[in-house]
Order: sequence, then C-alpha cells, then structure tokens
Amino acid sequence: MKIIEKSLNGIVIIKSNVFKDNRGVFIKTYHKEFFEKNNLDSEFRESFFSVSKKNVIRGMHFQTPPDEHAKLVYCAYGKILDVVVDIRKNSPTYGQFYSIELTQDNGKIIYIPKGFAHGFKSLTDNSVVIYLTTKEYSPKNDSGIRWDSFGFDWEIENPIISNRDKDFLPLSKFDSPFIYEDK
Ligand SMILES: Cc1cn([C@H]2C[C@H](O)[C@@H](COP(=O)(O)OP(=O)(O)O[C@H]3O[C@@H](C)C(=O)[C@@H](O)[C@H]3O)O2)c(=O)[nH]c1=O
Repeated sequence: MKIIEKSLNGIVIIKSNVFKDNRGVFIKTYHKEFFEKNNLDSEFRESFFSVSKKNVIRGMHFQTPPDEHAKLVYCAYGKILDVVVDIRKNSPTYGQFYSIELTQDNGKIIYIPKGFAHGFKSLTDNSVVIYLTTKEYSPKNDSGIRWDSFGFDWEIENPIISNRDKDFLPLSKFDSPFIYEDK
C-alpha cells in the first residue's frame, strides 16, 4: 500500500498491490498501521456496499455534524468514476472537485475526510462499491447536495438517480456546517 496522490487538502489516493494470477486478483484494502502512520482516520465503524447499473449516479453525500465521518471507498467489481467536492467553509479549495476512476483491478482506494461531499457514476453494469465509515449511519444527519450543482461535467445525458438525490439543494444554496481547519 502506498499513497500515490493527494488533492484538495485532504483527499488521499492509496494504491494497493494487485496480485494477479490464473485464478484472478487479490487486493488488500485496509491496513490500520498504514493509516495511523499516514495520519488518516483509521477507526472505521461501519462497512457497506452498493451494486449499481451502468449510468447510475449516486451522490453527492455526507453526514452533517455531530455525525460527520471520513470514508474509505473502493470498487470491488466493475468500474466507477468517483467524485468528491470540498464543502468546508473557508477552505482554499471550497467548491473544487476531484475525480478518479476506481476499478476492480486498478488497486486504487480513495480516502475522503470529513467536509467533502461524495458521489460516483457507474461506468459498468453491476459495479460494486464498498465503503468504510468512521461513524455509524445517522438517517437524520445523512445529507447531500445536488450532483449537477458544482460544475463537474459528468458526461452523461440521463443518469439513473434516486428521488432523494434529485431533491438535494444545489451547492450554492447549501449552508455548509463544515469549517476548514488548517492543520
Ligand atoms: C448509507 C446507508 C443507507 N441505508 C439505507 C437508507 C435507504 O433506505 C437505503 C439506500 O440508501 P441511499 O439511497 O442513501 O444509498 P446511496 O445513495 O447509495 O448512499 C450512498 O451514496 C454514496 C455516494 C455514499 O457516499 C455513501 O456514503 C452513501 O451515502 O439504505 C442504511 O440503512 N444504512 C446506511 O448506512
């Protein structure tokens, strides 16, 4: 495992060794000591996955305080375009986004700290996306902003989206509870 990229003062891209043989692939996705050494939150408390058809967009999600959490995200089957946007007030990169392809065999894992909205577009049928989060799911503080409200070009006409995701406020109307802290 190694860090191959950092972005927007908090986003970290981890690359894991991809062991390929005649059976398939093997990829390690979490190593507590590695996270501690690199000052990343490592106390993950829940894990879940979703399966998405091609052209599904899920996002842009986060939990608000006091249930805000860091997330670790990777794609165990298929291929996705993962997207994050900085929603920390006073952040020098507020409103800026970052995107990366995560696939079943590129070994890439994205670490998303508190204060970012997260979403993705599924590039294949049955994309399996796995998450680890540092705080339990909190329906009342589970929130989001509109996927098409922060300038990112998703390169898609009619994505498949949940009703909940369609109803989120655009970033411009969202009063963010997250404040950037210079570390
Ligand atoms: C996230 C979550 C959802 N649920 C329930 C709520 C709902 O009935 C059903 C599906 O939830 P959602 O529609 O929110 O699923 P989805 O839109 O896939 O939500 C996910 O999107 C991506 C982009 C993320 O970053 C994740 O953290 C998560 O917010 O599962 C839980 O019970 N526990 C959970 O932890």
